[in-house]
Amino acid sequence: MDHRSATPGGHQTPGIPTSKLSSRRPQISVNPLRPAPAPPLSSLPSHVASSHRSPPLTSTSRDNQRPEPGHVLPKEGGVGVGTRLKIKSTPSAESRYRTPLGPRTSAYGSQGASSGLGGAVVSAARRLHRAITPSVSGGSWAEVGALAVEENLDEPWEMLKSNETVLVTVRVRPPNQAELSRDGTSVWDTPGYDDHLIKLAKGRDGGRDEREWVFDRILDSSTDNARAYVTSARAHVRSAMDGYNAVIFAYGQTASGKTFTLSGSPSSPGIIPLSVSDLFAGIRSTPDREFLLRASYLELYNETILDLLSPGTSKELSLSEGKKKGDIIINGLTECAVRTEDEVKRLLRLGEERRKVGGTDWNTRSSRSHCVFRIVIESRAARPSVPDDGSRTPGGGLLAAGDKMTRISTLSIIDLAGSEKHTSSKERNAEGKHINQSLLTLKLVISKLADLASKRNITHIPYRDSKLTRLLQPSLSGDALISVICTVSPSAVNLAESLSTLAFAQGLKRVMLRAEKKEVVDPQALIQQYQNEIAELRALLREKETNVGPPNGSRSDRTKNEAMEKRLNELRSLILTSNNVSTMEPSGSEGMARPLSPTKLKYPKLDFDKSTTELQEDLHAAQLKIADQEDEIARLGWELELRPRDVDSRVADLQEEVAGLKLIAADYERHLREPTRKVREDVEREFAAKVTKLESQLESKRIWANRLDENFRAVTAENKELQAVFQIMEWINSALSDGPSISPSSSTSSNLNLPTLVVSQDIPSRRVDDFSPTADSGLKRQSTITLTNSKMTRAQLSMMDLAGLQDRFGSLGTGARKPQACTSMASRGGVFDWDRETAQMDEGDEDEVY
Ligand SMILES: Nc1ncnc2c1ncn2[C@@H]1O[C@H](COP(=O)(O)OP(=O)(O)OP(=O)(O)O)[C@@H](O)[C@H]1O
Repeated sequence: MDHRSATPGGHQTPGIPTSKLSSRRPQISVNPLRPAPAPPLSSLPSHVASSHRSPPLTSTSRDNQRPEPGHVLPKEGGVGVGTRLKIKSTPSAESRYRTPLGPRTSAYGSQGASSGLGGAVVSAARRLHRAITPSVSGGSWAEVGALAVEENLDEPWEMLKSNETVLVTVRVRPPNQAELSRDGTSVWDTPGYDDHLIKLAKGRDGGRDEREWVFDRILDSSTDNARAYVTSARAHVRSAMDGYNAVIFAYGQTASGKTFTLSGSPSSPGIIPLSVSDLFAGIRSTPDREFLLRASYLELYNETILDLLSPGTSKELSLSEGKKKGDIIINGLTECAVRTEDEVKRLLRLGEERRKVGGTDWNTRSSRSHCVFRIVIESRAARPSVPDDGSRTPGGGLLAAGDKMTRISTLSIIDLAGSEKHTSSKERNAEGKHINQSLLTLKLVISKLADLASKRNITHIPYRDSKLTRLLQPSLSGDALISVICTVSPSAVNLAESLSTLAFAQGLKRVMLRAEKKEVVDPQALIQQYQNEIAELRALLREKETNVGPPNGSRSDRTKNEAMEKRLNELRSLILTSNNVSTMEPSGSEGMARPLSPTKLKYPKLDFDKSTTELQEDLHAAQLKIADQEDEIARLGWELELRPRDVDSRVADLQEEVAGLKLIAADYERHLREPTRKVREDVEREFAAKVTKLESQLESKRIWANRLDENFRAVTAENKELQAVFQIMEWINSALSDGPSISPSSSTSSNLNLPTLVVSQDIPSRRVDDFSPTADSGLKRQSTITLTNSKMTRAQLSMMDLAGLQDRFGSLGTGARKPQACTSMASRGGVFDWDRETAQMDEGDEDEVY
């Protein structure tokens, strides 16, 4: 049977004449490991649809006393347990540590009042208690619990003294190997005379006083899981069967024993398997009621809700608000109808396999998620036996008037991930962050609820700050019976975390609950729908039987009948009664089988149901097999004889082989030290990128250098021209200083030794820098500068200190084409007519300057 092939929601069984069935009725293909045979959601009224899709952790149907979500009706007498005491404890002080109890109703005990849990709980609990002893003799999970049941007759109901407060148990884990090798002593003292008291020895936490706490129950390190179940969970499981929503969860730091307490081990089953056993034992021992059980399993990992039972891989689920304020719906959660303990165990195994666990520094198999295992329990008063077949069958008869109430409740068992500081793994740290955050929000919510119960003015409770508190909202806001097992480590190393756990436990004790039995008249409850369908199918089949027709009917009629019968049987098997739950128990070793006879125990492999002939055939086959095996043994013996004796050469061969392998290993090691190809490629790629970058930088530098070069050449050329001008100036100055002083009063030009600037157009080959003072043969001592016409520009001229020259010459002009101009200047007494001469020059050659 592959449950993965199915999908949640309704399934149509082929062959069933649906036209004969009510259109709103679900068509179900029942497979215990398939998702719950759910009616189509749209066909159900809101209550059933939402509860079937994903019922809230607790049903939120309340009477009109219900306060706003997030607000709890404070009641008296709830505070006291869990309060830190400073009294020195003595055996005689025991009574002072006990919980100040409200009115108590014991379902098993003699109190018998019908207040509190109510008369129905009392009678149901008595029935359960009476019935449980015979059911546990078959070596099932319940067996372990049953031992404890015997020795603690009234305890669960004693513990559930009031349904108004959380039942808080503190469990101390035994020291593990590492702790034993360090010191091995526990920081906790759990005195034998009082199992409500836990003490921290003086000075262990740095304080001077001895510290003591009182809780509903302290389980020391020698307590086994069976006792933990009886003291902390059994009352809640049975209350859930009676119609109360119940939540059991374990809280504590990582590796403190939460999963061990809830799941346990094969030799010491924990609260979950023991609860399941107890549920089935309860059904077996309640002949006056019929039950329908649906199981689901989800985990909350990194703030994501995952369906651990969804077909295929885990599916992510979303939360939404229900119709009633405070209701939380888990959309699309897979619920599997379960008929036997074995089926539940298979679901649990499937969930466990999918659950996120990982090794941390403290726990080799640490839960990395919060896990919620839920069973929705629907029950109704059983119908009277059907006279025609002589036995009562589910849906077989008519209900008595007024007996139409359906109880719908949810039992949720939650294994919280443990709080932790940090681990050496990055992934673990990321998970740890989410775990710690959600636990922190849980703590905050609990503390606000506690404040609210103490009538403090609390306006907001941060349920929405984490998915965990959102999931727990309906239960924490009071609509469920809650039991919390707080687990602590015995080690001094973990003391701070353990103290924080105890503080949390104290807060829990102050939260007020107001769980009520969920008993409603609901024709759309799943169990009711199944019963209606059973009744209709029975009627249809009976009608067909009585109808006169062709012998055995047509082929299609026969197919239809078979389909209807199959469907009827499936539905009947889903509705659990004291009768069919025993007959459906699997024969597996872990089921609730009857004890085996000594002969069967001696020959467990023998099939006692086989005929003599079959057994003789088996015997013959076995004898042949034995003969074959003897031959094989003989052959192997012979081979053994022939095996090589030359061990030394074999050893030498092997040594050689080892040497060869060592060489290969050394080679590998050498290669390992080299950078891998990928690293080399990365380096090369990086290097190439750098080269390209440098090349582009070089190119831009080259361009820049070229520009610089051009600039330099331009500047050099300009400089050269300036030097030429400067040289001219120098020369003029020196020529002037060498010459005689100018005297304006000189009479003739021939007497004058004035330097004359001559622009000569006749010597085009001379460059500007070629000029030099030369003695003019015609004009003795008269210096002549010859400049090439083309080299002197107006700009150059403008740079010459003409004013200075004018000072020296008295006057300076342009335009004279011949040395005679100077002569004429001189003949005019050294007075040079600037305007006239310039105009002449401009008319002549524009470039000609001096
Ligand atoms: N009461 C106990 N008796 C014997 N062994 C225990 C007990 N409690 C815990 N252990 C062992 O201690 C180890 C850690 O326990 P467990 O895994 O239950 O811790 P945890 O609180 O669930 O941790 P985490 O939060 O990391 O999942 C396991 O090997 C478990 O078997």
